[in-house]
Amino acid sequence: MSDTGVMSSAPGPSVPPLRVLELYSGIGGMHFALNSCGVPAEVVAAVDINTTANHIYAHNFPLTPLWGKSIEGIQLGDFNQLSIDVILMSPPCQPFTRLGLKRDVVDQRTKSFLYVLELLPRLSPPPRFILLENVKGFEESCARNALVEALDQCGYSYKEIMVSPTSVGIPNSRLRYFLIAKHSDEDFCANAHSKILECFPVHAEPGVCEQSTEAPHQPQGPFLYKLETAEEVQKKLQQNQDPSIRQIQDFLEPNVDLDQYLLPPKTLLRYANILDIVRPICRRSICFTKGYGRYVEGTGSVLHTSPKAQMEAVFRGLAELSEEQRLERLQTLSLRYFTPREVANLMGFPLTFEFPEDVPLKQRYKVLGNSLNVVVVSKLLQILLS
Ligand SMILES: C[S@@+](CC[C@H](N)C(=O)[O-])C[C@H]1O[C@@H](n2cnc3c(N)ncnc32)[C@H](O)[C@@H]1O
Repeated sequence: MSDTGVMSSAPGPSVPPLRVLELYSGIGGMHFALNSCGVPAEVVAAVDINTTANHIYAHNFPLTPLWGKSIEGIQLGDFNQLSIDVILMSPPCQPFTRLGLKRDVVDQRTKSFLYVLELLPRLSPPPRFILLENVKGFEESCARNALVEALDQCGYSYKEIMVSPTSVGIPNSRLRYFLIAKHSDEDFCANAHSKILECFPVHAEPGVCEQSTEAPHQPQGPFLYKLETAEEVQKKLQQNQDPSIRQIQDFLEPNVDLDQYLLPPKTLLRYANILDIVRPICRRSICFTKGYGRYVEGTGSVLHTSPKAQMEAVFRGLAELSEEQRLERLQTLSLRYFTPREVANLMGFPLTFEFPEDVPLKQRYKVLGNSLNVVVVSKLLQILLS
C-alpha cells in the first residue's frame, strides 16, 4: 500500500480506486479502517476544524489533502470537483449522547451535518457508498430521521447496525451506531433497513447476525465491595471468561514509565470506589472517552499492574481505615492509566499510527476518545464496499 492509502490492486484489468471523502476526519480512524479493509480506495479529501486532530492526521497521512475548515463553509462545487464515490463521516456526537442534553438538530454542532444532508441530492455524481458512525442515542434522533429521509429520497438502500469492538474479539466496550448505505445502482438488499441490527450483518442474508454482542443492563443493589453489585461482578466475571475475546495483556506496551501513568494519591483516595479496574488477564475494559486521564468516572478503565495484591482484600473494610492507611492499601494495587498507545491498540489502530511528539498527553487521550474503533469500521467497510 502506498503512503496515500491507495491499495495496490492485483495485475489485470485495473479498477480505479474508489474516491473517498472523509468528513469530520479527526485523527483519521476512518482512513485507517479504509486502508485495512482490502478495497482499493483513496481519500481525496479529509475535512476537520480541529487543529490538534489535523496535526495528527497530517503526520499520519502527509499526502492526503486535508481541508482545515468547517464543512458548512465548503461549496457544493468544491465537493463535486472531487468526484466522490464514498462518503465516510462521524459527525459530532454530543447532541445525541444518552447523558447529554440531547438537543439533537437544534444543537449548533449538528448544523454541518444538516448541511451535508442538504448537499446530498445535489452531489454529482451521487456517491455510491456512505458510512456514518455515531453514538448510541443517534438512532432515536431527528437527525437520524432526516438522514434516512434524505437517503430514501436520493435512492439509497441502507442498514443500521449497533456494535461494539467485543464483537471482533477486542476487550473494549464502545457500543456505536453505524449506518451503511449503497446507491440503488449497487446491489444491496432492498428491505434490509427495517430494524437496527445488533451485530454484523452476514453478507448474503440481511437481518441475519454473525454473532451477538453485549446486552445493555441495569444494575440493581445491594453493593458488594467497591460500589459494585453482585450482578455487575457476575457480568464482569462472565466477560473475563469469554474465550472469543482477547486478553488486555495483548494490547499493552512492554515498558511503561510508571511515574507518568500511576494514578496520583489524590485520585486514589477520592475515586477508588468508582474506578473501573482491569487486570492484564481480563477480557474487558470500558469505553475510553475524551476525558480519560482528566476525569475519573466513566471515562475508561485503569490497569491493576501489581500481580500480588488482591482487589477484594484491598477494598474490604477500606472505608474504616485512616486516610494514610487507605492510601497505603490502594497503592499496593499499582493502578495506572493505559497509555495513549495502549488506548489506540484497544481501538484497533495499527502500529503505524503515531502521534507527533509535540502533542501533550491529555490531548492524545482527547482525540482518541473522539475517534472510533478501526477494526469495527474496517469490517463494516468490507461489507459495504466489496
Ligand atoms: C466524533 S469526531 C470524529 C473523529 C474521527 N472519526 C476520528 O477518527 O478521529 C468529530 C470531529 O468533527 C469535527 N468537527 C465538528 N464540527 C465540524 C465542522 N462543522 N466542520 C468540520 N469538522 C467538524 C471535530 O473537530 C471532530 O474532530
